[in-house]
Amino acid sequence: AYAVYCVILYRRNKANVQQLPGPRYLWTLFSMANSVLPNSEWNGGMLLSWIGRHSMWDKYGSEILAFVPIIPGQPIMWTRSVEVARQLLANKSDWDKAPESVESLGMFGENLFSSYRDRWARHRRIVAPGFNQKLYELVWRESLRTYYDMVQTEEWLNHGGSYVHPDVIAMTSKIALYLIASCGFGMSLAWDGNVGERIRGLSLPECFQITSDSMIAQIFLPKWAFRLPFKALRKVYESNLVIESILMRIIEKRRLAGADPVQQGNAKDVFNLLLTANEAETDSKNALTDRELISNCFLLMLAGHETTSHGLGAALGLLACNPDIQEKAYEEVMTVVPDGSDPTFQDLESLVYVQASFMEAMRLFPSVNGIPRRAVQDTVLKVPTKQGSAYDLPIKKGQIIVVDFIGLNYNERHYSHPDEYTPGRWLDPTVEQGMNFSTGPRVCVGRKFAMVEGTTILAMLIRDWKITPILYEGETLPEWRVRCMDNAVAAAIGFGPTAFPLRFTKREKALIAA
Ligand code: HEM
Repeated sequence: AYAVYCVILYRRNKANVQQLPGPRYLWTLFSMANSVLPNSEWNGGMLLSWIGRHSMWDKYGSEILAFVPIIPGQPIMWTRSVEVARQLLANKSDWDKAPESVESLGMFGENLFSSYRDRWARHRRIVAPGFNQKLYELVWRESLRTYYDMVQTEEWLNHGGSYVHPDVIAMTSKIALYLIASCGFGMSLAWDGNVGERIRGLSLPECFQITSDSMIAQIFLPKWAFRLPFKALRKVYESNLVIESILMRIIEKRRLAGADPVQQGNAKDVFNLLLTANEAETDSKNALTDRELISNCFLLMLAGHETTSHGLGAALGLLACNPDIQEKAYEEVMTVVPDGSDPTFQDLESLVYVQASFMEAMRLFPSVNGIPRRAVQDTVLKVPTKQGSAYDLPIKKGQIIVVDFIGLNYNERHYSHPDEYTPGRWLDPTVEQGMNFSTGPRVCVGRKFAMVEGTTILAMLIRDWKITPILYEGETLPEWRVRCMDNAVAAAIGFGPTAFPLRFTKREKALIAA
């Protein structure tokens, strides 16, 4: 009887997605089984869009696919078309966030990311004012400070000018977390030692690591499960409590400091403006509750570091295995700042090739690899065909589509020779500007923050160090990229290569001490 039920539902689901082609897996893509099991004939897995970035689309010959599960569950559509993505993400479209995406970052309650569109504007009004020119200048200054903090530690200094960093992604993750902590919340963490206050033995960086590692469990397990007496689950529970209390303390401290900028510490940070915007709404229904404030702070910390760190790490790896491109970026830095001094905030605008190196790395390894949307009513999508025409695809209310940024970024219709690392393509104004930061009303609020941080850190590292990969005997640079980057990716909160070492050899003209 169950088998008959499965067959009937499977056929109904196929009809609901207009018989679109696509792989048939056992269970729906939005399930715990799918997330924890690897990609196989029977299971999509977390790396489905990476593994299938060419083969999946070539096989079915369509820019929109449907994953209809064999065991009854939600059928999910998947697209790699910029045109379809724009229809989904446009202002006042028939599409809203999908519950799975809302729940993924809503463990502390509703926030800017985890809100449906009828409640979203309230959060954006409070959070957006924090992102302004003064903040970006602060990000630039703090990026310089963090860079010097890092390269003046013993591990960088004690290697006679040639240092092998064992895990570049861990390094960029630390840079990004320290920057969002300082520019977002005025917390000054020191590279070598001070990780801020510890509660229940845990520091903020450790808590964020636990959050990243437990993301799948936090999405699929009920909240009460984390209170069960299992060490791994309790650790997540404890870590959430610590994050909550550290963020609550920051809120209380700032409230006590009132309008005194000296006591407030870094008066230009995001959090200060967020609180000020919220105070202005006091007594109105738009004011955020303390819980929503905590949730937004958590979101900014997490979104602000998991994404940029992966982009920066990918850029360093790709520059290392493309020495010509690295040299071109170095020459640009030396042209913009000929005396080898630090680039000013205004200089960042002129570092177009460095910026392009960062953007192109995020095209090849998009930190946010896909975003789901759900139809809020019956609607129709215009889907492009290979022949250059488009057809109407009727969609039923409740249908979920994932905009697959990996598929989109490797789509030859949008980018020629998509596997190649070609930063120069971003200097052509006719090139598809991509979706690294999404588009429409829910475009990434931290886009400029990430660009300023990425450009400054890359410019400083390229200026002072020659970056090279550690090759196996006889290994070529493209083979290194396949081994250490293409074949070693992971998807959790952010997507990208996991861990690889790089050699940093001090350039002759570098001003930093060695
Ligand atoms: C390379 C770096 C980054 C990438 C690739 C990136 C990408 C994205 C994307 C694709 C979205 C849209 C998600 C969706 O609609 O479902 C988004 C939203 C968001 N991002 Fe980023 N982001 C980056 C850096 C940052 C930074 C540095 C911050 C904060 C400091 C940030 C904060 C946010 C927030 C709060 C949202 C939700 C916006 C809304 O719904 O109104 N992001 N980001």
